[in-house]
This record gives sequence, C-alpha cells and structure tokens, in this order.
Amino acid sequence: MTVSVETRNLSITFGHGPTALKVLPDISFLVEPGECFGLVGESGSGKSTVLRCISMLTDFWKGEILINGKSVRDMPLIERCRTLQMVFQDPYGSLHPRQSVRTVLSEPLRIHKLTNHEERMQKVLSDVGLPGSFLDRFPHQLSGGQRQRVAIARALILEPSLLLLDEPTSALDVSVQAEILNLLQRLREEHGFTYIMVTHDLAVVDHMCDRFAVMLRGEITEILPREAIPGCEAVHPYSRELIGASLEYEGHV
Ligand SMILES: Nc1ncnc2c1ncn2[C@@H]1O[C@H](COP(=O)(O)OP(=O)(O)OP(=O)(O)O)[C@@H](O)[C@H]1O
Repeated sequence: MTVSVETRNLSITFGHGPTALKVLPDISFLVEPGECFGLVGESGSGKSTVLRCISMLTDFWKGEILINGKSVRDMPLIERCRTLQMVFQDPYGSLHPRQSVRTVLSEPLRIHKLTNHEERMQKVLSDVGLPGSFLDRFPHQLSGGQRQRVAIARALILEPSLLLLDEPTSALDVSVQAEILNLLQRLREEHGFTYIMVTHDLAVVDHMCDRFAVMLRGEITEILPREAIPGCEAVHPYSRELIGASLEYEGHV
C-alpha cells in the first residue's frame, strides 16, 4: 500500500519555563502517496525533529499528523511499526555491535509474530543487494555502505509503506553515497514507498525528491518542486540563497 502523510499545525517545545525552546512553531505540509519529499535547511532548523515527531520517537508535539488520513496518535505501536520505519544517518551507531545481522532482522519478525523468518530475511537482504551469507556477520565485519544496507533492510523487514530517511548517506563516502541513493530510488520504484528525506545536500534532493520544503528556524519558508533547483526558481530569499550556494558549489553558475 502507498500512503500519504500530512502534518497540520505541528508544533513542539522542548523544556519548560524561561529555558523552553519552541523548535517547531507551526508546520503544515502534505506528502502525496509514493512521493519522495525532501526537508532541507540550516542546521538546527528542526528537520530531524519533524521526522522524530512523525515516527513518535518524540511524542509530546501538538497539532495533527495523519498517515492516509489516520492520526499517528491513534495507531497502536504494532500498526505504526508496520506502517512507517526510520533510517538514521549513522550506520555505525544505529546497529548494535554485538548483534549479528540475523538478530537485527529476526527480532522485529519475532516481536510481530510473523512466520517464514528465513525466507523473509533472505528476501530483504537480496532487496538491499547483500548476499544471504551476510546474516551471520556482525557490524564490525561490514563496510559503512554494507552497514547502511543492513539498516535499510531492518527498516524494510516489516514491509512498511513510509520510510523516514534522516540524512541516510551523509556519513558515507561519496561513491558509496551514490550506491545507497540508487538503492533507495530502486526500492521506491519497486515497492511504491513514500519517503520523507532530511538532507543537507541539494544534489541529493535533485537526484531523489519530487518536491522539497526549505526550513529556517522551525518554519517552512517554501515548498518547491525539484525542477526549481537548476534555475533557482525560489521566491523566499533564504531558499534562493541556499539553492544559489549549492549551484555555485556544484559549478553550475
Ligand atoms: N530532545 C531535545 N531537547 C532539547 N532540544 C532539542 C531536542 N531535540 C532537538 N532539540 C533542538 O531542536 C533544534 C532542532 O534540532 P533538529 O535536530 O531537529 O535540527 P536539524 O534541522 O535536523 O539539524 P541538523 O541539520 O544539524 O541535523 C535544535 O536547536 C536542537 O538543539
């Protein structure tokens, strides 16, 4: 199944009293079913926080988050895990050093009482381009790119519809980044996933995303189609600055 995601007046404040920090004052956006939607913007603007709110890793937000029209708050944990999964930036930190790939992949299957573990694990490894023999490897026996493939396999094992990708390639070297982006692209085409992807890299947005939101200090300044990048067709000064700097870096201007 392919799903839409909508946030309506999403806001969150960390802390209380005089030190309280309102990180997201009021965020609303709609991601179409099967779309890859990017979140870009300055460091600390709240991009990862948006993903953590959608996944309920942070759950004290206000407003509404709807997946296919249904509030994530009303989804039991089991249903939420089967609907959405998150892939984190650091494949070194996100895998437990003492857990084999088999343990990483079989644990969710056991918790969710699914059958045919071996078959499902072999299929998901093949989906992410790793041989079945990797089931018996531990994280220290994998390269960075292979670890990120395992992290993606872990996200896919429960066959979710929505992947929340928090800078999934920024900890990898450039050639491996391209491999992982191509893998994510292929998986989306094959499975009809909806992606929400945080990235610092507008080249990644250009390669992967249909549309993207530019964030500045917790607010969305503008939502743009990917096609707006090459000609810097943004209206808000900050979006123009961000896209202009990226084009300059890439040597387009
Ligand atoms: N649990 C928390 N408690 C207090 N402040 C937090 C917490 N989580 C995030 N913040 C603050 O919220 C703001 C937004 O953080 P967030 O990680 O969402 O930014 P970001 O746009 O993803 O940044 P980056 O691009 O550097 O990863 C930052 O000022 C951060 O310090």
